[in-house]
Amino acid sequence: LQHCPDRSQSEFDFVVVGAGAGGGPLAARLAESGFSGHDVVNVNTTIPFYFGRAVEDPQLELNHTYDEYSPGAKFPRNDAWYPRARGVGGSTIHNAMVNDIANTEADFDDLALMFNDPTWSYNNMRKYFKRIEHNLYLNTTNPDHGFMGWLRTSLNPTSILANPSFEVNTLAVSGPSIDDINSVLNDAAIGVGTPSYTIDEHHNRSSVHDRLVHSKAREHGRLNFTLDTLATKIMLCESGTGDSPVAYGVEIAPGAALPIASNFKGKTQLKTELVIVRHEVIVSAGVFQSPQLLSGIGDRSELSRHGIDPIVHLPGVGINLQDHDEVANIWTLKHNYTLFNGCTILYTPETDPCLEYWTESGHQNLYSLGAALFMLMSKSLPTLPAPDMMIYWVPGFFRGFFPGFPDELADIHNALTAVVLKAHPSSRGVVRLTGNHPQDLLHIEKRHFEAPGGMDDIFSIREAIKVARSIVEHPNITMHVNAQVFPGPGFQTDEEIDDHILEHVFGHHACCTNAMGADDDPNAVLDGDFKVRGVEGLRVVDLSSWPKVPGWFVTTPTYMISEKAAEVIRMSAEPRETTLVVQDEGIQWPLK
Ligand SMILES: Cc1cc2nc3c(=O)[nH]c(=O)nc-3n(C[C@H](O)[C@H](O)[C@H](O)COP(=O)(O)OP(=O)(O)OC[C@H]3O[C@@H](n4cnc5c(N)ncnc54)[C@H](O)[C@@H]3O)c2cc1C
Repeated sequence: LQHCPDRSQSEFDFVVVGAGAGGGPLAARLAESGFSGHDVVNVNTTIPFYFGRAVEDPQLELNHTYDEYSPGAKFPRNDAWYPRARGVGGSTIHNAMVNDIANTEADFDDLALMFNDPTWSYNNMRKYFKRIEHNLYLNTTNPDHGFMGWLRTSLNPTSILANPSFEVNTLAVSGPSIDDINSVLNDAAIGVGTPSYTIDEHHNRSSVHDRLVHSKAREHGRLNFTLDTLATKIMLCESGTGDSPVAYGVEIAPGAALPIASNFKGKTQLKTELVIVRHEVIVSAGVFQSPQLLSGIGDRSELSRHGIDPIVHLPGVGINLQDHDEVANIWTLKHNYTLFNGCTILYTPETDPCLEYWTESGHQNLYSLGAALFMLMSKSLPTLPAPDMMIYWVPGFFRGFFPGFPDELADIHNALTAVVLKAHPSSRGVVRLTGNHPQDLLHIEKRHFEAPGGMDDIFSIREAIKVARSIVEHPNITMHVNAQVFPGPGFQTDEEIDDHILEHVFGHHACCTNAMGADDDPNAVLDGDFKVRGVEGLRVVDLSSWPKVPGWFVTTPTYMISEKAAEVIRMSAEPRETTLVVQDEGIQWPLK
């Protein structure tokens, strides 16, 4: 390693790589801005119901492919598709907007115990939720919610659902009613609730993109962006004191793209530049790219295999990949939903009269809705300390994520989907390098159900599928049902249901590939302050930082840890920080 350069004159105190759920709120809070820009996003990302289209937006899409299982599985599934978004806001500009922090009490309290640090406790972490939330549907005296933050949260408007179809009513009473899924008392609640969404008062998406655009102190020039830029390497140096190596900056390649981006033109000789940082580098490039970016930090033999000099041996980098297991079950109905009338979920008034009406009516139709109507939380075994199974109901045809999935959602108007989601699953997968070039593909294996506990998870999912089926058998619903079509009627025995699970399990909350862990854990990548172990001036703050996939949904819990990270970092640095965000950006976003 070379000796560290003089960093005192550097323009930037912090560099944050990636402006998604982890990096965006942190960067904004650290610097409270300094950029000016126009709020230019394309139509698909702002309209709530267009989330499926946004996922396939060529300007934004990052198309990871991965193996669901390790070699030799009954259903190999080696070409599974994992969407992510390039752009300011990361996947918060195309996700399904479910705002759910329930079932995280144990996640946070486990961290408090692991680090013997009460600031990680659930009770303390709730303050970050209150800090970021701008709740639009509860009385402002409600002690569990925030009303002044940047994240607009709302429920699906009842005015639009005013003409409820049969299943809306019947699903709502398929268990004890949960009035507010994000209240303290309901953290481990069992029953049925309506999801809260990150949708604003005008029925537009509320995301990290808005957080950054509308960040207050922007005129002070303290938050800067380099867009359409790939971070290619974290620069490490020798402090000269014999201590740990120091992250002194980031190598960037303007105009370069990841190999999974739709604008990827092939691997090139990259023209790189160096950004030196006065205080710290924060990696927030997401669950797949963050491990890749930790150049020279990782499992010694893995790095050497790819011709990378191992600088810090951290065998936990890239292992511990987790995701909620999800399995869809679909019924066709005898009639179309009237809410879908005329709605093609296409781009122009000519191809979609519903879009024109949405605009003219002040956003008063289907397109203002989040896609799930109800969530049923339950325990697969009564002895469990917290619920582990959720069924979320979608009034549409949704088999999971694969290229072309939005067409099924858009074209089939007489379907009801129950997605069964397993919280705190046992599976542990890997993200591996395939080479030493920043534009090399990654090898990703999810290894569903392959760790100890996998059979129990399959059992839990199977039981939840039976619960979903029994709900649909209620006379008020069954009178409207044609047939179960996914899986078809042939899937009745436990073995047949298990095959459906193995053949179609998916997930969209991948996490945990740079896990925080205790001092004596050889696989711990980060300490309880998000610091990369064995390196000075380097932290990772994003989905990859979690040791276990949190709660039922992951984005708002990750906003909470992002806010905590900002607080921890601010306490350790001088008050006037200048931050640079490096973001691979799909949309050309004019900056002044
Ligand atoms: C279709 C879909 C629906 C979802 N729905 C929900 C939901 O309803 N509720 C929920 O809670 N969660 C949901 N999620 C999950 C959630 O949106 C993601 O888990 C979350 O956004 C991940 O945040 P992150 O900060 O870790 O990474 P990201 O949001 O992926 O952000 C990382 C950013 O870093 C950039 N980047 C990566 N590498 C580099 C590099 N080398 N140089 C420069 N930039 C780089 C990427 O372009 C990306 O924009 C959904 C996800 C998807 C895909």
